[in-house]
Amino acid sequence: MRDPDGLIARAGVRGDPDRDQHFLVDDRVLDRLPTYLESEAQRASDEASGDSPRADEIDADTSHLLEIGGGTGALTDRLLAMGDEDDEVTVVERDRKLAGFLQEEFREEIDAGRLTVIEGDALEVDLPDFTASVSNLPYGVSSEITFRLLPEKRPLVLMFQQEFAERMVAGPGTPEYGRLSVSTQHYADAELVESIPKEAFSPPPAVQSAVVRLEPRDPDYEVDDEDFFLRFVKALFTQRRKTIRNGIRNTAHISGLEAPDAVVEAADEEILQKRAGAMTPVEFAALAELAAAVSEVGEGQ
Ligand SMILES: C[S@@+](CC[C@H](N)C(=O)[O-])C[C@H]1O[C@@H](n2cnc3c(N)ncnc32)[C@H](O)[C@@H]1O
Repeated sequence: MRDPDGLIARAGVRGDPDRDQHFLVDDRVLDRLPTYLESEAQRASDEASGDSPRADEIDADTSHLLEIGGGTGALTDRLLAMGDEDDEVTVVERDRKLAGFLQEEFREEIDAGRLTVIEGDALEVDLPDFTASVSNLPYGVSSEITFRLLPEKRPLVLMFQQEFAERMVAGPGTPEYGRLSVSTQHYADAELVESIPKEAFSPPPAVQSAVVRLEPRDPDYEVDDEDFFLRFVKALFTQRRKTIRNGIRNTAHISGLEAPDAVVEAADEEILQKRAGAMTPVEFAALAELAAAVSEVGEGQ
């Protein structure tokens, strides 16, 4: 396996925090990251038997792995090592120098058709038809990238700032629960699998990081208009201290509801008295469906 410090030295770069460049230099963390593609059940059985997770036990489809933000390639190297000769890895890197380095360093793997390096912004480039992604994300755009990946419905193992990760996985009734939790869990089961200290990176980021595993699944509710549902949730969380009754009335410019009073009229009193932080995703979905049934829905914000 390539040594992460050796890769940084060969690339002749120093990570620039202003460009979200924090390279992983802890071998154990790098080794563990791809194994989080294992199912929860497999990891529970590993834990019970004292086995450490092994790449060859991973039941996710690893035939085409996507990595966003390749950096100097320490994680890319691990992803290439996971699969067999037919498996592919695509890595997207915005920094021209780093993308050029990856092309040189992994010349053999590129020539063998096992690695594709895309130089460009992960928010803009066309993404390949990947089967799973393992990425140490650029934190400045981690939310935008995640919501580009989630609708693809593939297993994702992604590194975030700790606080962001906690909000993604939070449940109703906790201080961290909010719009980010509901929108993330609309697409996937989200689990914070490991917190990573700053020292695992070079240069160390300002705050601790955390790895989140996202397993795609359908939500346990149905909504006709997904865009409206997500906008309605966003709107109600902008007034999280207000009751849902006032939230619906005060945020019609965001949700796009043209007749918010008709929605308040039609909704259950028990729901109207709640606050957004106590509403389950199922309750949000039922309220969104009712709202769309009794009111026209415009564009909103
Ligand atoms: C946190 S570093 C991770 C590097 C490497 N994967 C590792 O773990 O050591 C994030 C990488 O994303 C790159 N990056 C930043 N913004 C990007 C964007 N919008 N699209 C693609 N790559 C980006 C940075 O240049 C940096 O190399």
